[in-house]
Amino acid sequence: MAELKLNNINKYYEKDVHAVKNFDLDIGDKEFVVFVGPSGCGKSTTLRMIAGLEDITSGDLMIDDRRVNDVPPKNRDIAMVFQNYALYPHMSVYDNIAFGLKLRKFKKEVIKEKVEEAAKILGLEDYLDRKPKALSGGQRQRVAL
Ligand SMILES: Nc1ncnc2c1ncn2[C@@H]1O[C@H](COP(=O)(O)OP(=O)(O)OP(=O)(O)O)[C@@H](O)[C@H]1O
Repeated sequence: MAELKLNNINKYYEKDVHAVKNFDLDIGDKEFVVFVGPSGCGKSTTLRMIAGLEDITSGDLMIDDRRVNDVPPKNRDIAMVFQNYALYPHMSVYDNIAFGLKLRKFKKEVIKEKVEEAAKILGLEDYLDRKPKALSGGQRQRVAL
């Protein structure tokens, strides 16, 4: 878990689209926060900046008191679950969960242990052999997590 701070964040797309204006946010460890606002007010842009998928025009993005504006997404220790397309449709739930661990060259036994542990926490033990298309929306989101 981590603390997240946004100090006076601004985002311009091109010169004239000011998508996020002077935005401050302070989220404590284990705090649960929901973004609500009218369409186009900058919610997705803000999340994408936090994840490192969008450049920040100005301001400071801090994760655990480290300024991460220029830190690449994989080194931010933060993850994002997309609404759609988060899973590989041709792979089983097991293989989807194991994918990142395989890329990091974990041993097969370690991967099995970690996948089963994650599946237990997320209530997905009975779905490990299924393909994403045979899951509910909420189950898919949990696989993505
Ligand atoms: N790549 C882009 N280039 C130019 N303008 C963009 C781009 N992406 C988003 N915008 C604009 O930035 C503003 C904020 O968009 P954003 O997607 O962050 O809004 P949102 O609050 O997530 O909206 P919604 O609730 O409709 O999904 C909008 O005016 C949008 O048109």
